[in-house]
Amino acid sequence: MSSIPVPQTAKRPRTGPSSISAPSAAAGPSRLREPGTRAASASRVGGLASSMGASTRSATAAAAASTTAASRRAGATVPRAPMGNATNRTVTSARTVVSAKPGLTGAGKPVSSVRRTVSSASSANGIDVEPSRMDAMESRLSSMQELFDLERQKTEEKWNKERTERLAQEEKVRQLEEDLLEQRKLASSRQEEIKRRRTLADDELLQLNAKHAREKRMLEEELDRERQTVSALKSTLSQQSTSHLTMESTNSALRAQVTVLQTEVEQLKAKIASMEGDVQAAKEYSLHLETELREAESLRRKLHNEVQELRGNIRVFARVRPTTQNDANNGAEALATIRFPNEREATQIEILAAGESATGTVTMKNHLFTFDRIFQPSATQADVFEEIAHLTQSVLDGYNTSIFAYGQTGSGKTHTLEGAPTSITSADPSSDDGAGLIPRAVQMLWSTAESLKDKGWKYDFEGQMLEIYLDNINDLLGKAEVDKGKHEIKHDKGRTTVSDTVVVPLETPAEVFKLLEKAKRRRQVAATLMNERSSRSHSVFMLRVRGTNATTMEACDAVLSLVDLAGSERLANSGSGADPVRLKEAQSINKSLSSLSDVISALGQNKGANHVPYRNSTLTWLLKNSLGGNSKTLMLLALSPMAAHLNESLCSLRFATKVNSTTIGTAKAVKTITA
Ligand SMILES: Nc1ncnc2c1ncn2[C@@H]1O[C@H](COP(=O)(O)OP(=O)(O)OP(=O)(O)O)[C@@H](O)[C@H]1O
Repeated sequence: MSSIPVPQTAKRPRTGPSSISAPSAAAGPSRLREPGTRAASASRVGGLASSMGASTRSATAAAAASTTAASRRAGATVPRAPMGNATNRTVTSARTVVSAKPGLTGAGKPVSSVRRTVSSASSANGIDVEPSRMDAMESRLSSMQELFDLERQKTEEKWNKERTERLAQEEKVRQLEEDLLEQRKLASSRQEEIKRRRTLADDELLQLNAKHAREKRMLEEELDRERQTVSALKSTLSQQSTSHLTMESTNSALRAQVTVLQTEVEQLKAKIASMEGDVQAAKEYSLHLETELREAESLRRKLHNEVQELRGNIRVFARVRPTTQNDANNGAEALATIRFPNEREATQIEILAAGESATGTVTMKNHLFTFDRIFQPSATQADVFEEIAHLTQSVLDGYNTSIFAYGQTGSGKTHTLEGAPTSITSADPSSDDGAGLIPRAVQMLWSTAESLKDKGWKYDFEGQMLEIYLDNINDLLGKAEVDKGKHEIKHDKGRTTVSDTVVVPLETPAEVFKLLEKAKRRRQVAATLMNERSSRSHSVFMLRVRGTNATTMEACDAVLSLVDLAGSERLANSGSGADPVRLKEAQSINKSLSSLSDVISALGQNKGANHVPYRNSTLTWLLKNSLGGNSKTLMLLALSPMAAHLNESLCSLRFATKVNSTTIGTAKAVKTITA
């Protein structure tokens, strides 16, 4: 058996004619008819054919022999046909049959037709073929045919299987080739990646090496330094060990000294303890003396007050203000020479100023003035209030009380009465250092009234705020911003009323502060050369206090008048020279102030018996009931410490001395028994 060669390509050239036609049913791809394949088939078929051919040849030879024999026996003349030709034709026919398709002859005829062909050929050749032989041949042919078919079928199946396998292998090979290609690509990209990473790693390695070298260098340097430090420390240590030894010896010497000193300390402690006992005793004695002194001081004040009351209840306080920024702004920086000789009593003030001798020679001389109380520039608002608290409180006892702030412009009148600009509305004047006399007095009156409730007293307060400008009254609490009305002052049974003015009932100190604030806004303030907010009018705050006592059936009715007088400077100093309005203002102020002086003088001279010129000015007429025998009056003189204001200060001091020397009788409380 020859092996079946693996088909190489489908395009191999065909060699030789096809001797075996592929079965039509399994025509399949043309490759099946390839020469190699056909050759193999032919060799296999050839094998069969040779075996079959041998029998055919023997059959043909037998047939030819029998034909020849039959012819010879019949004696008949048989057309001589070339033996060879006949034999050839028979063989060819047989060959044709062998090469035919199963069931078909070489011309595509069935086996039965072969028989016919053979028999016709035999008869044509005059050969008589025995039917049995024919049958045998036929059956042999048929079995050969079957064998052939079987063989061919097997071959075809094998071919198909091989072809399928070959296709699968081809496919596999192709897949493998693709995979290989893929793998190659992958390998190449990986190689690239490896190359890249290697480059990176090389760079990194280089950097690390450099860093390592750097760090190594630094560490080496550090090590060197440490070595130096260690050696320095070693030498220090050795020095210190030496000094330690020295110190230890010193220490033991000192310890010995300490022991001696401790003994001394113990002795001193004992001494101190005994001295502390002495100090404690001295302190107690000092406290005792202080208490005695306080009591003596309060007794002195009481007696002083009694003397004042006996003198006629007009008292004069003077207060020298400290220097202010305004003084520097106004170019008046030089201080006047002012001394306070009797510091403990605080009743004297001495001013060095030019004075004229009897011969008319002007020389510098000391001018000494004595008043009830002098406040130095360092005095606080609380210090001033402490001195007048008793006086203001007497309004609750039914005394008409008035406090006049007198002095030239800018001397500190408003500051003393109202306080620093923000203090007038202070919720708690006692905790506001800048609060002036008015807020402090109001606060005190309300709290005293509250404490007097326990004794059966109930008080009603009402307030009024008036301004006297150019001798006219302006109601500072009226509806109109500027009061243009005419007001009439009436005095009836010791009570003063002003027509068409607002009197506000007051429940709390806060209401009073509100009222004062409103009045302050309305107050006419005009600029002068001496003070940028100089008041060119008198302002009068009147607080009427009415009390009733349900227990004692007493009643009282009194007015506390707090008067901020307009600047007292003389015409020449008021800066009013060229301005007719300012001139008129200054004349009016001077007139009212001299009227006040006249009234006080008259009260002093006449003891209230004769005519007192109250009507000479609106100011004195308004305050008639607060200036007289039944009232307590305090003139609070405000003084500037500046040399530039020295002459005005002297004028004020002389005016105050005049007032102070006046005795206007003893005050009487306005009290009635209601029952
Ligand atoms: N005792 C004081 N402590 C601190 N500053 C003061 C004192 N007295 C007055 N001053 C300041 O001096 C300036 C003038 O004071 P103030 O306005 O009270 O003067 P005045 O006499 O009321 O002036 P005028 O007559 O123009 O109303 C103000 O700036 C005031 O704050």
